[in-house]
Amino acid sequence: MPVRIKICGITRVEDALAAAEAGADAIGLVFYAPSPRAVSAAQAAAIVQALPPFVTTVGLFVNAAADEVKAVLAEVPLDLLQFHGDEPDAYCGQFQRPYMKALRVRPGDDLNQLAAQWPGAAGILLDSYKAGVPGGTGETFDWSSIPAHRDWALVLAGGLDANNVAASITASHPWAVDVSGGVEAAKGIKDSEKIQAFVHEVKRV
Ligand SMILES: O=C(O)c1ccccc1NCC(=O)[C@H](O)[C@H](O)COP(=O)(O)O
Repeated sequence: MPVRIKICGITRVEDALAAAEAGADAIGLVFYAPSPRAVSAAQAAAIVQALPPFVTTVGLFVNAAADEVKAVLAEVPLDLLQFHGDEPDAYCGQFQRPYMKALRVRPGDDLNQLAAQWPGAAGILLDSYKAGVPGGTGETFDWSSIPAHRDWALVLAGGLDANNVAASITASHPWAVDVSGGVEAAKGIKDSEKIQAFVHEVKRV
């Protein structure tokens, strides 16, 4: 089964197009003001409008008020939502969109037990835990802590790049991989050659 690819933290139309042209399945747009990759609804709408069909658009939020998410959805035709904070299942499921819940992995976590707390999730994104940083850390975590037997779609994130993504796939057999910093020239600015190399590696595996 091919491993799907999401390129997260897109802030520019040209980077979204580079991701689509390289063969990415999805792009991520960060609606979290403190992030160096944050976009406004107007910026995001322009990026989504420029995309060709069949590229899933994902909106990422961190403990946002429901009205804030609804306001973005009114302006930006997002396909999927991604929640990176402490949002419970009932909150995540209220927006008439499928959603992914991000979990930041700490040593000793029972990931099947944690994932079960979001029964409405279309997928569970596993990212690295770093105190005070909700995501986009650029750091990997111990992939051997991911259970081999699970009944949820795993989206693997955290410090992936073209050099380590093959090993991460072999170790965890994810449904999809998610990358941000590993395909950047600077925070929020993607590098099209790094995107191509990343996609090539995933497809090679
Ligand atoms: O990117 C951010 O700045 C960010 C801020 C707050 C919450 C989440 C954020 N990013 C999440 C992601 O982009 C993905 O989970 C990503 O694949 C992991 O980032 P990276 O380790 O840089 O590949």
